[in-house]
Amino acid sequence: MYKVLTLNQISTKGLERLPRESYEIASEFSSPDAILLRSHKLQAEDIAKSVKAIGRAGAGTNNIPVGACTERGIPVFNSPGANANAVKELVIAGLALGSRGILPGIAYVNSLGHMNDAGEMAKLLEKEKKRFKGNELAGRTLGVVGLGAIGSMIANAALNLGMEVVGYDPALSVDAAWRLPSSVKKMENINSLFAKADYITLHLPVLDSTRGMVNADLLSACKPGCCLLNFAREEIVNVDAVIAALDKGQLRQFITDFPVPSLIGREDVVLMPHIGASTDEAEDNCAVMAAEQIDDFLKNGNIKNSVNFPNLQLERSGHCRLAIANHNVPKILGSILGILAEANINIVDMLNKSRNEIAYNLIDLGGDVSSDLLAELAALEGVINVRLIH
Ligand SMILES: NC(=O)c1ccc[n+]([C@@H]2O[C@H](COP(=O)([O-])OP(=O)(O)OC[C@H]3O[C@@H](n4cnc5c(N)ncnc54)[C@H](O)[C@@H]3O)[C@@H](O)[C@H]2O)c1
Ligand SMILES: O=C(O)CC[C@@H](O)C(=O)O
Repeated sequence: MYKVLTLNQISTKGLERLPRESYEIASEFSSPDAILLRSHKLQAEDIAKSVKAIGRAGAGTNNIPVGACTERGIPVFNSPGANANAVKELVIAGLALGSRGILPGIAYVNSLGHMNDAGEMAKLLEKEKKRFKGNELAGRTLGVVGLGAIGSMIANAALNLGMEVVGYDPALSVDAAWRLPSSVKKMENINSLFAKADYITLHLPVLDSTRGMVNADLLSACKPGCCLLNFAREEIVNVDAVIAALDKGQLRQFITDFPVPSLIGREDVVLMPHIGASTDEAEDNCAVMAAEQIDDFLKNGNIKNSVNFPNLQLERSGHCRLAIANHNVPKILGSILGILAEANINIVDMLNKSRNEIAYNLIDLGGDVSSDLLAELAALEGVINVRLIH
């Protein structure tokens, strides 16, 4: 029986992928085998020794101490693309809010509760509606920063709305490049995207290299009257610089999924409570993906969509399987195989892959492995952890 600790509300559809005959699931456990979470800020010291894997039902893993997990040989999984459509739809709503007088118009109508003559109200609204006039999105330029799962969907949707689209992504994957229509103009640097766009939308992860990236310097490059949308992460944008740019009129509007107190009450800001991925569909998709990945890792040692371990899948064969994580340095695999050979255990199949400082091995064996042999493997210099899977 495996124990899975949930640190956020995880959709039932996802939890159903961890069947009761093999899994106990609870929001409190002293020694879980795996953790499933969404935006819970996980501290390294709160990850019990027993934890073998962490599944993020979502895209961003900045709430997980990934470096500490790697050091401990714990793969962290996420759900790439599983909530991209939900974010895309909310960004389209954000573009509509940024181009038309929708929110002030609604607020104005709601302020007329004291009126009781429908004819008078209609007359007043026809007179006042000019205050809520906007502009069309068609023909305007959208700058998309980060052209991954979400950014590429938004680029496509904006083209369909008749917008020009320019994009910037210095680390674009080959798959993401294939998804992009050729009419998305790739910009050489972020400054030129800021200089060209009427609307700018951020869809990149928060990393050391992107924290505070949207700062006073960059904002001074933007077209006066530009509208900035942040549905990525709070830390990417320097809020003080945004407020200064709004005050100067360099930015016309800031629409964000990451409110902070200093933004509240401004008419040129639209604040949402981190609901980019809050749809039934996205929550189900993310939870199903994360749960299936945890299940395959715990039962077979396979790794799919990890952010810190190599992806690696090996069909089961032989009597049992060893899953070994080690530091990515020479000779460790040789030592592992030497110990197995010495013990006269036949290797039926195996796969070894590395990613940055970590290497991971799946070794299917013809015979059983004693606890002494497991201890010998675990004690090898450079080996981080060893798991025997039957
Ligand atoms: N508001 C929400 O609820 C919500 C929901 C999902 C994702 N997100 C955030 O959006 C981010 C993007 O999600 P995704 O699913 O598209 O991820 P993704 O990994 O598919 O795409 C991210 C893209 O950003 C690019 N990138 C990295 N560094 C960059 C830089 N310096 N400049 C420009 N681009 C850069 C990458 O190359 C990649 O193509 C997530 O990391 C997460 O923080 C927020
Ligand atoms: O779980 C959520 O609700 C938000 C997820 C989102 O921020 C993500 O990075 O995928």
